[in-house]
Amino acid sequence: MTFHVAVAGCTGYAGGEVLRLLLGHPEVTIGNLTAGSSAGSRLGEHQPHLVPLAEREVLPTTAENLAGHDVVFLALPHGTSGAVAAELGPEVLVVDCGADFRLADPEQWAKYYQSEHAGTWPYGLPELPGAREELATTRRIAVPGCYPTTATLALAPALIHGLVDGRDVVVAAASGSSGAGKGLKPHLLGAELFGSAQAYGVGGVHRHTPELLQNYARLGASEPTVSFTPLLVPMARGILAVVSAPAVPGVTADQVRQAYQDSYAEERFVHLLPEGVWPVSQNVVGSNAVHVNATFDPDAGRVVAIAALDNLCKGTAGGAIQSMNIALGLDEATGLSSIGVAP
Ligand SMILES: NC(=O)C1=CN([C@@H]2O[C@H](COP(=O)(O)OP(=O)(O)OC[C@H]3O[C@@H](n4cnc5c(N)ncnc54)[C@H](OP(=O)(O)O)[C@@H]3O)[C@@H](O)[C@H]2O)C=CC1
Ligand SMILES: CC(=O)N[C@@H](CCC(=O)OP(=O)(O)O)C(=O)O
Repeated sequence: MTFHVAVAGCTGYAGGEVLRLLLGHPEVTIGNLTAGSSAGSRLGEHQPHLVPLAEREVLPTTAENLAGHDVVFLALPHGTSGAVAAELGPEVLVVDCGADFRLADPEQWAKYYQSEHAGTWPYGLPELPGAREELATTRRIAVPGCYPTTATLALAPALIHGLVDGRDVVVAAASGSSGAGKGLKPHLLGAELFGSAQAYGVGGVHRHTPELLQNYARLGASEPTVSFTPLLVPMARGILAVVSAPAVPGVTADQVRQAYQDSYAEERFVHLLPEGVWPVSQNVVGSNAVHVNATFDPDAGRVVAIAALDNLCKGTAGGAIQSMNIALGLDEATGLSSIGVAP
C-alpha cells in the first residue's frame, strides 16, 4: 500500500526538506503542494533542487486542497497549524513541523509564544521512552524543535540512568542559518552572518526552553532547570549542542560511557561515537543521524555531552518522516538515511 501525502508550506526550508525526503520514500506518492503568498507559482521557482517536482503548481493552503490525502505535513509559521489541522478529518495523519502542539502546559505556551494554546499532540521524538507506542496509534504528531531534539538526545542517557539529576542543566547550541527559515531577518543578512558567530535569545527567553524542560522531566528529571543559549554560526545546516549537568556523587567516566552505550545500542539514527571522538556538524548534513558523545569532567563534577544533527533533517523533516513511518506501521527508517556527506 502507498500513502498519498500533501505538504503545506512547500516553498519553505522545512517543507522543501520534507519533499526531498518524500521523493526518496518508496511507500508514498506526493499529492498537493500548498503555501501562502507564493500560491499560483511553480515549485521549481522556490525549490530548484527538487527537480521531479519543478512543474508542480503551488496551491493556496485551504482545507479543499489538503483534502483527500492520507498524510498532511504542515510546515507553516507558528500559530497557523491549529486552524488548518482543525479542518482535516481525524482519520488523516497530520504531522506538524511547527511548535503549536508541542507543549503540554498552556501557561508555558502563553509565556513563550504570547498567543492562545492550540493543544497538545503526541511528541515526535521516537527515541524518548514510550514515544514509539504513542506514535504508533496517533493521527496527530507534533514534530520537536531542532534545538530540543539535539539537546534532549545529548543528555537523555545520563538522565535515564540517574547519573545527573536535571537541576542546573546548561545548554549552548550553535545552529546554521537555515534554522531561521526563509523569511528576511536583518540580523541574518550575509554581511552579518558570514565570518562571525553570535548569541541570541539569551537569558532563558528562547521559546525552546520550556520544550527542553518538558523533555528532561519526561526523562526522569525532577524539577529540572536549564540555562539555554542558542548561537548562530555561519553555516547553512547543522546544530552542535554542548550540554552539561551536575553529576550525582560517585559517577565515573566509565559509567557515563556505559549509560550512553546501553541507551543507544539499538537506536538506528543515534550514533555514539568512539571514546574521545566528538561530534562534528558537517558529518550529519543531509542525513537523519544524530552523533553523540559524553564524558565526566571530574574537576567540574559535571557530565558533559555533545550532539550534532542536521536541523532540517533529523531536526525537522527527517524526524517528521521517522514519526510518520511509525504511525503508518512502516519500518521506522523507510526513506531515511544515517549516512552523511563529508567533507
Ligand atoms: N528551519 C528549521 O530548521 C525548522 C523549522 N521548523 C518549523 O517549520 C515551520 C516552517 O519553517 P521554515 O520552513 O523554516 O519557514 P520558511 O519561512 O522557510 O517557510 C514558511 C512556509 O510557510 C508558508 N506560509 C507562510 N505563511 C503562510 C500562511 N499564512 N498560510 C499558508 N502558508 C504560509 C510559506 O509560503 P510562501 O512562500 O507562500 O510565503 C512557506 O512555504 C515553522 O513552524 C518552523 O518552526 C521546525 C524545525 C526546524
Ligand atoms: C537559527 C534559528 O533561528 N533557529 C530557530 C529555531 C528553528 C527551529 O527548529 O525551531 P522551531 O521549529 O521551533 O521554529 C530559532 O531560534 O527560532
